[in-house]
Amino acid sequence: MEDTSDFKKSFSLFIKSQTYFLKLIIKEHPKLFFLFSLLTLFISLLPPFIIYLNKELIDSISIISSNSNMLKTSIILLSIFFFLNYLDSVINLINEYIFSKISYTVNYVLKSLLIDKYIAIPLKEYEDSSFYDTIGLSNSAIDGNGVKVVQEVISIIGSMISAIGIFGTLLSIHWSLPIALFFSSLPGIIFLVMAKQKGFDMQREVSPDERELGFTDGLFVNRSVLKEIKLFNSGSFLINKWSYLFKKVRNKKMSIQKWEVKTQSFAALVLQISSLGVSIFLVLQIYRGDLSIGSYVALLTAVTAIQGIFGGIGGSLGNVFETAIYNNALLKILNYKINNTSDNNEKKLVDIQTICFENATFSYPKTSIKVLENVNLTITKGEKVSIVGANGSGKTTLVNCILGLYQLTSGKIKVNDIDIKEINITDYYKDISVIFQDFTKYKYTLKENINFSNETNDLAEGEIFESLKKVSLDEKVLTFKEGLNTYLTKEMPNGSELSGGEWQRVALARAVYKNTNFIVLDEPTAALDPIAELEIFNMFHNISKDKTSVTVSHRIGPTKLSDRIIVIEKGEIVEEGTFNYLMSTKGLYYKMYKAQSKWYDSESKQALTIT
Ligand SMILES: Nc1ncnc2c1ncn2[C@@H]1O[C@H](COP(=O)(O)OP(=O)(O)OP(=O)(O)O)[C@@H](O)[C@H]1O
Repeated sequence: MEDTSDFKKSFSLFIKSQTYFLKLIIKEHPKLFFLFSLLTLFISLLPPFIIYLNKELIDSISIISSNSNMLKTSIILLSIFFFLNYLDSVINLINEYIFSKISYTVNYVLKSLLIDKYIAIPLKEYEDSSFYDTIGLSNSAIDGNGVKVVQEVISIIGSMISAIGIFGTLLSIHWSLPIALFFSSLPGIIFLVMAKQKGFDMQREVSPDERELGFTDGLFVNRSVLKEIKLFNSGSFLINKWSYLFKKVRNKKMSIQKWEVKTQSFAALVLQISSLGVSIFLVLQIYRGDLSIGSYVALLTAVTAIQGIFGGIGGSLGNVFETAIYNNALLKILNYKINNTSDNNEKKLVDIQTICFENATFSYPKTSIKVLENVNLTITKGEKVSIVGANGSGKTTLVNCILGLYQLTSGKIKVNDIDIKEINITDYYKDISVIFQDFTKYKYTLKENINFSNETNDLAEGEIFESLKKVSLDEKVLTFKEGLNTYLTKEMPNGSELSGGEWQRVALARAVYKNTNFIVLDEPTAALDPIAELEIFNMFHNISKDKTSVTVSHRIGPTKLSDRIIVIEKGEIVEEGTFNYLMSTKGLYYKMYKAQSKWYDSESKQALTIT
């Protein structure tokens, strides 16, 4: 159960998120929002009026047989009664429509802002599992229509107006009626709100399991996973895992529902007991001759209406509270302050001349292991640098730090003698192309996979084709029905699938097309056959002839082409120099080179003995 300070904190966050949503709605749809509020106010005045009308109607019908004038009055009252009921439902429908329109716009704006933030937030945040919970909650705020909080609050205000009107009607009968009704409804409302809060807390506990279940669920519709399932016969393992997670999530969710059933049943009991009490009181009034039949019927309607309204307010408050928690998570992301790698930094870069690591040490967030330790390294314009080292030695991490994706734990990285933290990162990236080992294969067209831009004029298409030519994909493109507009997935009409090596070329073509002075390749040839590998290295060599390049590779042979080879072991630079120098010192690089060349050395008697 939340303590008072937690409740206060949630409440103040709720006010903040509520104000934010309200401002956004008013900014996007001022007129519609005004109309919505006006219509809500109008329909909130209807219930007391309908109750009063009902009383008059019943009273006139009850004397219709003794007074013929009452026939006309009854028909007029009946017509008004049904017209108002009709008006009530039509206005409710119109209000739903208006709010859907408002929701679409506001959710669009919010989602756009959220995506911008997801892109700008430093990668270190994505190392923290609780950040994924915040992301999940933020998405629920949009998918689950967090903006509805405003609708709910307005409907609560409308309900209060209705209730005051109905209370007025009750008060005209007896002063104790509205007070008794209010206090007997209140416990029910409190229980409903508590149930929602408890439900949310329980839901938060389910989140990590739900994520794993979602991931596992997705495996069964992924083509490459299905292939592995068949080959490794891992079907029953995955089904068991899925079944375990499904049951775990189901049990937790069922216990949430059980709690809700219990609390809501209790709330309903309180409401019904109060209803019974009020009804008995009314019957006694009739018994004493203090009430007419019409007043009795009207009052019963009022009692039911009031209970409905309070039940509704309770439900709405609960929803508001629940959705506000999602909205608070959304605001947390939207208000995230991007301090690092800012786009607004003044220090502009035109051309990368040097990248210099000074005593650079790095640990991934929430770990103490130094993945890079005391790295000192300068890469100068035009240089071709290769980074080699065993798996997990820190090569990709070094590249990520060069790219400013992670901040060092200590030490400095300077670009053209300026601290990387101070340079304008957008400018920096304009001068860099990167091909990661795990680059994204977008299920979009070939053209979109290469140019990442909405401007696709003829000139751009010509350049894209030239880039494809440089990576020897031009012939392949000519076989595509839709040419550059062919989707690189069979899931789309006329789409085509590419092999791993062809995708690698697409990634290379992206870099060629971007035509920057600085190129980074992280394990560029992992998916290639030996001939294609040689071809790609030659291609890359040609592409990067007049450029600065940093290549991370497990293939030692092609590093011969580099001006400088850097050997990393456990996060430290242990050797550095030209191919000839490193071979002459007979250190780690020499060992790695020999180990790989033995596979190809048919003369060697100990070809497979790695020393
Ligand atoms: N996001 C992360 N969080 C925590 N540790 C990480 C993360 N990414 C990598 N590491 C760890 O950092 C170390 C270096 O990883 P890195 O990917 O830089 O190695 P690498 O030399 O590129 O390896 P490979 O040759 O296998 O690609 C590894 O021990 C790895 O487990």
